Amino acid sequence: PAYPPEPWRVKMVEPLRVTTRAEREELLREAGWNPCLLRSEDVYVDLFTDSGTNAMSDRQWSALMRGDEAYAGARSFYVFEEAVRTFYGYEHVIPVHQGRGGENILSRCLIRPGTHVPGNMYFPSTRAHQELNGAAFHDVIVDAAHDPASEHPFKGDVDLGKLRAVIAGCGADAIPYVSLAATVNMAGGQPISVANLTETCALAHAHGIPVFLDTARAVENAWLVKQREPGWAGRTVAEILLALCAPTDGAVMSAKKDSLANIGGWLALRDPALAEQARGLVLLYEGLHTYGGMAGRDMEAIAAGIAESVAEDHIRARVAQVEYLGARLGDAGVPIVRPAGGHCVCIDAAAGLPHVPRTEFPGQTLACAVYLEAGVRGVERGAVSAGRDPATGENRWPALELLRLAIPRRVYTRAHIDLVADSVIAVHRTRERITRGLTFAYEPPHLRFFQARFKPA
Ligand SMILES: Cc1ncc(COP(=O)(O)O)c(/C=N/[C@@H](Cc2ccccc2)C(=O)O)c1O
Repeated sequence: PAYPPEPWRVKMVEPLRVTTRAEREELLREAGWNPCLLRSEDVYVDLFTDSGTNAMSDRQWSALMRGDEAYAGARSFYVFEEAVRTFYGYEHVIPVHQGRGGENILSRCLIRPGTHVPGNMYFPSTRAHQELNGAAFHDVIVDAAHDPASEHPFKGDVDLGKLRAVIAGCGADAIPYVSLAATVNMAGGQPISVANLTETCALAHAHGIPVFLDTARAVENAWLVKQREPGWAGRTVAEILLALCAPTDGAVMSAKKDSLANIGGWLALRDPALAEQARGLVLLYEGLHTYGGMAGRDMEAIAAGIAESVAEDHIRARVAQVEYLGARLGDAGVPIVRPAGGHCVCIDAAAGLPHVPRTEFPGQTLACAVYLEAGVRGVERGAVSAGRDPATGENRWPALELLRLAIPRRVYTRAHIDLVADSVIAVHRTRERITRGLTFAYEPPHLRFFQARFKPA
């Protein structure tokens, strides 16, 4: 498979330490068979997340020196606000410390107990805040999104029939908003098409229901639209990004992904009254409405990162590196979610470890096996991440039981990606040696995949 040369050169390095398999066995046992609890110094290639782990450029690092740390009205806020307005097209820009800060505030503003929020597949923190405020989440994504082998080019699309059914069943008055994501992380970083997003907004707006977009990876979504959606090949990524945002009523952004920052985020709104309400909650949960839990220098880094994120050489190489890993694994017969996502390759652990029952968490089990093989850290994206239904307390069993390998932007080279591919392939070829899975030794109440501890089943 093709691997375009990286459109950057290294100026600073962080030495990596290689561990032995014996060390990794001890470290994993101490971490309760949860790679999330490992120290980063004990990880060789860290594909745990693309969030906050991206390399900043010399422009971003130099922008830190211009950070205005004034408490109120910092110059850096207006630089940040202008960048979000220019590239995402929303008028009211409200800073938050990271994405879940915006999820907390949006949910508190709009959700009341007994309401219903439809969306294109769940995301753990997004759904957690919707449920904490009393809403029931309804998945209205196309069926293909739940089928790892489907080659559907826009698995992030909404099934309009499902959305109509939720509106008819719940009543528009009980739906505070439709929650969309571009791309859909839990489906494997799958994009929504501009056409479907636009149709979804038209349907929601016809019932007086606003639509809010999770734009964490909307630039990757724009690149995939340029590659796959008829009529968009001649448009720039920046133009497509604006077209994705235009029909929506606002967005929640974790700047730790596309925008190449290590921390930060924003909530963007079109309605001035809702914006003022949200600013009021920023004072309670984030800081002042002109810094939102970020230092001035963070806002400078985000503004510079937004401009860099839409550069076509950058986004082409970024997605090509992910697709290269997908091609290497797919060519070797490793069952992966197709097509490869914008930020990650996901291994279908249920297909790869059919002899490990779902109740013993194949995704978590595979995450441990891959770490033991060569020190590569991924993260489970299956039943552990799905957690329990707040109404019944029962485990939710999502169709997708995955090991996600999320690639940080501008960090790893082809040699690292090849090491990842070789070690995952090695685990796959000896998968019958994995004879049993895992069960909880400690199960936390929220976002359990972060802090849970396991033991061999
Ligand atoms: C589509 C989308 N919307 C909002 C947020 C919250 O944003 P924030 O509060 O983290 O800034 C995220 C965070 N995504 C991280 C979280 C994570 C998961 C597993 C391991 C490590 C980290 C990830 O998927 O990697 C996201 O993906």
